[in-house]
Amino acid sequence: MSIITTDELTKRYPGVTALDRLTVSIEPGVVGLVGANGAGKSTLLKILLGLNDATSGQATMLGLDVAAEGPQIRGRVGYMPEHDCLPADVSATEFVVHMARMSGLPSSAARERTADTLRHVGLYEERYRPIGGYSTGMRQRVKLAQALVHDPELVLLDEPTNGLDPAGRDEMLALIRRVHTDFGISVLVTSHLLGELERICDHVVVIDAGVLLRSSSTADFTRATQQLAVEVTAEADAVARTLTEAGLKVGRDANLLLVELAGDATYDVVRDAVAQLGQGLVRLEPRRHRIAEVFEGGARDAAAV
Ligand SMILES: Nc1ncnc2c1ncn2[C@@H]1O[C@H](COP(=O)(O)OP(=O)(O)OP(=O)(O)O)[C@@H](O)[C@H]1O
Repeated sequence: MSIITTDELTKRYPGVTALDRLTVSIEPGVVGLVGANGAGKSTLLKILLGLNDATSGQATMLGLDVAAEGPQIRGRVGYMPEHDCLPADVSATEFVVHMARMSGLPSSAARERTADTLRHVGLYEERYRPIGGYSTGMRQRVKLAQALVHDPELVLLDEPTNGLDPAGRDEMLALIRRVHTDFGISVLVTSHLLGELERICDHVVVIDAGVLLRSSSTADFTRATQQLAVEVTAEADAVARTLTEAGLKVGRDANLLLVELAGDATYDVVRDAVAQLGQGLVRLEPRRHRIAEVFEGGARDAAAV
């Protein structure tokens, strides 16, 4: 069953169409919603949560009508907003317990769930310190914890890696993936960074200026190309020359050689060339599309229509 459906969903603000007849259906799992700043991602999340009204069209979440059944939806869904919205003078424990109580958990269950959730997001040691002294990464984790504390079936995460350094991004992405693998909670996560979602999502929805560009499984986005990615220990230029002399087409992507696949024999030609030059082979594999390339292609196609 789809966890989210939209049918011709449209949202107009004065002078801006934030969502333009968006029709999409999302299955359980970790789903990425990708689009540049202003593409309409936050608007969609708010409409799904019943926090904002659509101008026209319909949407459902967990089979419930978002326009009429907001309270039931919010009881079964967690939401991590994009912008900082945390009180500075209370601890993570106090804040998350408060949010758990707001979601209807009795006091003792709220405390227990808060401790479990803060442990899960890696804030257990710091849980009694005031949030005001937290780093950006810790604040993002508090926002994630409050979205999870009432054990929802689905969480909507709006730009959870915003403001994080590369290591913090990696940790947050791994945490998000575990929300699904460890607890079976479905995730809709937004980002303007395609590479991030490629790493953790089962399915990716791409929107641009409120219009659906593409909705596909990550595997479809990143299907194999007709190229081999080859990485050698040194002297990539010498290997490239040898392969070109052997009649292969060779391109470069930083330190990777991209070798046009001309049948299975290409693997042998590459292996022999590398061995002949006395080098080590670090990587020899079919190159896959990056989602970013597909998105750039899709955006170009859409612009051309
Ligand atoms: N309350 C509002 N009033 C007027 N225009 C709005 C309002 N909220 C959003 N918009 C406009 O709607 C469009 C979509 O905004 P939205 O915040 O949904 O995009 P987004 O993809 O989430 O981008 P970002 O990541 O920058 O928040 C933008 O052009 C934005 O300026």
